[in-house]
Amino acid sequence: MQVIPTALGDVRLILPKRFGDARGYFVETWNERSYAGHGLERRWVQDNQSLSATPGTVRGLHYQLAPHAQTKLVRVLRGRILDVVVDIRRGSATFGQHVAVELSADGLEQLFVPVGFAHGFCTLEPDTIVAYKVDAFYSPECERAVRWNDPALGIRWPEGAGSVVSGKDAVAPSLAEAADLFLA
Ligand SMILES: Cc1cn([C@H]2C[C@H](O)[C@@H](COP(=O)(O)OP(=O)(O)O[C@H]3O[C@H](C)C(=O)[C@H](O)[C@H]3O)O2)c(=O)[nH]c1=O
Repeated sequence: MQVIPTALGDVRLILPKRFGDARGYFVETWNERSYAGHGLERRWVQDNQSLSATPGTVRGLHYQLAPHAQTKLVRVLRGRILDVVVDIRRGSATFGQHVAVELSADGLEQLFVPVGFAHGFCTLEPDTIVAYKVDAFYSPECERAVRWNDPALGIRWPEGAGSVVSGKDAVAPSLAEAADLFLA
């Protein structure tokens, strides 16, 4: 496996080893021992999966506050996404900065999103399925959002982004308006 750092140090792109043969391929999508070797071990407690039918669907930018703050390991089972992670740790030298990485079912890439970062994505193909592990249970009362198209974030979403957005995401606060954030 390859672990590639991003401009936001703690956010990493993982390229699992792909064993291809005449049938297709095999890949280990999680291995506690090999991921621990890269400091990526986590005790996952929940697996999530979402299907977005329409290209340009945006989900996010979401995070959960302590004591239910989540690390996420994100991958795409079908289709392609632009995955976006924003540093929301007040006092961080990269506060408000983001990384945007394309993940696809064919590419097998994974994105490791630690606590202290808001996460979201825009789908780039119809019927895109995203699956991700989290190390803290869903907690509606601790769930927060930052508006995906807050101009202050400077995220260059693809053409057509926002074709479908949940009511919750449509009215999320800007980063400047968000009251509950993390401390670096
Ligand atoms: C996240 C979650 C949701 N739900 C229920 C609550 C709602 O009735 C329904 C849809 O939830 P929501 O609209 O928050 O789903 P997404 O917009 O895909 O949220 C996710 O999108 C971004 C990209 C993330 O990174 C988050 O992990 C997650 O918030 O599923 C659950 O039962 N358990 C859960 O863990």
